[in-house]
Amino acid sequence: MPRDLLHDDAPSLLTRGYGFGRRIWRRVGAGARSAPMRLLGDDAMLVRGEEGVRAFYDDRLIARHGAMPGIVQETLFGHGSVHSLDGAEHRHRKATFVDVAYEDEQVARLLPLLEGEWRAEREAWLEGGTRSAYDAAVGALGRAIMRWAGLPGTPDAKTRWSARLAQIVDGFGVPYSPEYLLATANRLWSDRHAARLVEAVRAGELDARAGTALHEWSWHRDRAGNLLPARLAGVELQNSIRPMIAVARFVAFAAKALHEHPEWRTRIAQEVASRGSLVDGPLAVAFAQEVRRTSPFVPMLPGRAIADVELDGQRVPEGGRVVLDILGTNTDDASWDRPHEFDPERFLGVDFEQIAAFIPHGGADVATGHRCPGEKLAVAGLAAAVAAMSDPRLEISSAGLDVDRRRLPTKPASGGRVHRAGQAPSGCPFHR
Ligand code: HEM
Repeated sequence: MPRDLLHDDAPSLLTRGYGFGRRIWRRVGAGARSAPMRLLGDDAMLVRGEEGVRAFYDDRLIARHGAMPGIVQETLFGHGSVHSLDGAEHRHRKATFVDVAYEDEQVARLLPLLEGEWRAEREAWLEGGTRSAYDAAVGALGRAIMRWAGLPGTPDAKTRWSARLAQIVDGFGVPYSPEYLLATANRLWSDRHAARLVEAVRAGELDARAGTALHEWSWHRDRAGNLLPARLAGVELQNSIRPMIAVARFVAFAAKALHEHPEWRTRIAQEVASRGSLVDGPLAVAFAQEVRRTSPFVPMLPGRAIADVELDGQRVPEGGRVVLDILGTNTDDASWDRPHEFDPERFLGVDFEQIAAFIPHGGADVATGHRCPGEKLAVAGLAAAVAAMSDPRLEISSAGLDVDRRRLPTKPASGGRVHRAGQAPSGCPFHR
């Protein structure tokens, strides 16, 4: 047992964070599609690139139930959520996520809410506000997605719940820390709050408009025709809103990327001026896609082999683990031209869902597989933030843009400090 533990790769995920994958790839030749690992006592293999995506999303080879470590499943996604389902049960639950979040009209419904929220945040910065890009985004994206989801409550109440949901995302990956304890407490509070909303809709005490996440999860029936327990319906309601608040982490990375690529800020500012809108601008969208491709967020996805899996000379027996390297696929030499160069042009005029090796939100098919149903919502929210932060009357400070790649999840240390041009964010020279 101690010898097994010595050879297990799991502890190095905690110590190396986003450097984990690179270390495993050193075990095989350049360009390999699979590399051997030991994970939590099981034979395992890390896979990447189009070939890795294809193997990982073959449901004759890989199942999800029980594959995700408990701290992620229970604290981040919630007990019994769609992430942990397989086969017919998964497709049935997923169909409601597709209706709620993936259909184009659902994305279109969010755009005016994003426009309003990001105009207000831009105005607050222009009036002298000093909120970081991250903090501004937690509030703006949270209020927009909660209104979109049909949730009641004042803007302040929505902002407070957003902060709790953002903290869950921030704290779930650092077990044995105060942040993790706080994430657990926020999870309990949020589960209770979401379940009460579902119960209120079912009791006729709260109106929910058909098509909104609140309505659809309150009345979703399982394959046997039963309503979900209110707690579980509340978990899926949260899975329809919390990940949008997590987009704030990409917004912080976008602030860093805009600071480092001022020529793109200028181009996007011109686009905003000519379109008269913060949402859906092609340049801002392309910039958002490149931020999603290059920023460390979801590092990898775990699956369980339900048959022997072979790829590029490696083999994992049934019962072993297969892990998809997300970052390693998004920056894979064999899949991308100049993979380590930040170049939003690569996304102009391209349908991102057709790029098999572009998997910041998982790969393959949304309806039949586990790919994220909220990807288009996330792109819309991030692109609106990029457009707002590109305003020439604003500046992004160089302070605190360093990223600790050992922490999961991570972001630029300051969250990206935005302020009115010419106005230093603080009188202290060390904080500029
Ligand atoms: C920061 C933005 C986001 C990131 C990085 C992200 C990433 C991911 C990833 C990596 C997966 C797993 C894919 C897999 O297991 O194969 C996933 C699944 C999922 N995402 Fe997102 N996502 C984001 C935004 C959203 C939004 C806005 C929603 C709102 C609806 C959402 C809802 C979901 C759900 C429900 C699943 C589970 C799907 C399933 O298991 O079938 N996500 N996401």
